Amino acid sequence: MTETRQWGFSEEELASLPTVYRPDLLQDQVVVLSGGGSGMGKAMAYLFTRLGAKVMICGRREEKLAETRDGIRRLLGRDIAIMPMTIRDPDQVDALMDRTIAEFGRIDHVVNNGGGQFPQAAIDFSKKGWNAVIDTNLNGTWHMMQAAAKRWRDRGEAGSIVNIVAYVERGMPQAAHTCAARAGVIYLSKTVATEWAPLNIRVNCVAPGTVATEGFNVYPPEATARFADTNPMRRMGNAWDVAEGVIYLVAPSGKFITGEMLTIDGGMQMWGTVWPGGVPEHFNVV
Ligand SMILES: CCCCCCC/C=C/C(=O)SCCNC(=O)CCNC(=O)[C@H](O)C(C)(C)COP(=O)(O)OP(=O)(O)OC[C@H]1O[C@@H](n2cnc3c(N)ncnc32)[C@H](O)[C@@H]1OP(=O)(O)O
Ligand SMILES: NC(=O)C1=CN([C@@H]2O[C@H](COP(=O)(O)OP(=O)(O)OC[C@H]3O[C@@H](n4cnc5c(N)ncnc54)[C@H](OP(=O)(O)O)[C@@H]3O)[C@@H](O)[C@H]2O)C=CC1
Repeated sequence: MTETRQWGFSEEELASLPTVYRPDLLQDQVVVLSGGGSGMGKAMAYLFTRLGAKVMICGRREEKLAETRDGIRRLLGRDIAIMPMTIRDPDQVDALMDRTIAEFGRIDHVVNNGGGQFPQAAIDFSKKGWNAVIDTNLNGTWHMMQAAAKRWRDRGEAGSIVNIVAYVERGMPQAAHTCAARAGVIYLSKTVATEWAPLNIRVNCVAPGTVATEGFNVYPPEATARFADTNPMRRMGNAWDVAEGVIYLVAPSGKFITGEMLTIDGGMQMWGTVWPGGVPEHFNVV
């Protein structure tokens, strides 16, 4: 078993996990999905495809995107589009949107899942580290949102956006950079949900708790060993839990929902604390 496999689903599992949704729910709908080469993004790519959607995934590393595409082709007999790029660069984001429209005719949904951070005490952040996390999670998400919204407005088309964030209301010790970025995305989303409602554009967020994906490889083992105990259910979520939540928001089930945040965390918002860098001595109490 590889280190990557340790945390996520296999391609075979993603192709066959049961879903509550009917197979033609999103027939011919077009979705642009960032971070589709791993973790939750890969699970979403499989689920959107299984529900009939046409899928464009992006991310920085082509080999990961190709793995998702090739798995979907092999196991589901469907083709998806891939585009290696960074969401930090607005020109590359414009190219992504334009290529999707050229290939599939339009865009219906954008899922901003690409992102990440590293665990560190805020007092020790380097300028480069702070900027990397803010630029990816806040600026990158915004570039994607604005680029899609402009095209929907100019083409007179409706659209929906789902931004993957995190639950920020109790702060995120050892992840202050991402907490700041995600809080920015949540309130940006609530703001443009109003501004863009007349354009028939819905904007929502999904806040996962500790969801077992290969993204966990960035955290030390002493931290991940506690991740199941950070919510009252005392287990981790999985990528399918989040993928099905995203579908609920983009599908007709979500047609009267905008400016909302769906928290999928086993109750962590009420009880439990994640220490992604390991528990400091001061807080190591029963
Ligand atoms: C949400 C946290 C609390 C809850 C945790 C439990 C829930 C889990 C949530 C998850 O999100 S799972 C994981 C999702 N995936 C990832 O986080 C992916 C891994 N992370 C990254 O790729 C990076 O952190 C990044 C910043 C998002 C990517 O940016 P970039 O590619 O530009 O970064 P780097 O070139 O690697 O680094 C730039 C800069 O950042 C500083 N830095 C990076 N890593 C660390 C580290 N481990 N410790 C301290 N500082 C770090 C550093 O200044 C880097 O510059 P250089 O020193 O390399 O010049
Ligand atoms: N797993 C969890 O418990 C939680 C995760 N989240 C967030 O959910 C999202 C998915 O995480 P998860 O699946 O767990 O982890 P992964 O690390 O597997 O997924 C992150 C994805 O984002 C892509 N990405 C990162 N930076 C960029 C960029 N600049 N441009 C385009 N794509 C980028 C990565 O691909 P590449 O490196 O090739 O670019 C990768 O596929 C992330 O935003 C994460 O922070 C939030 C709360 C909890």
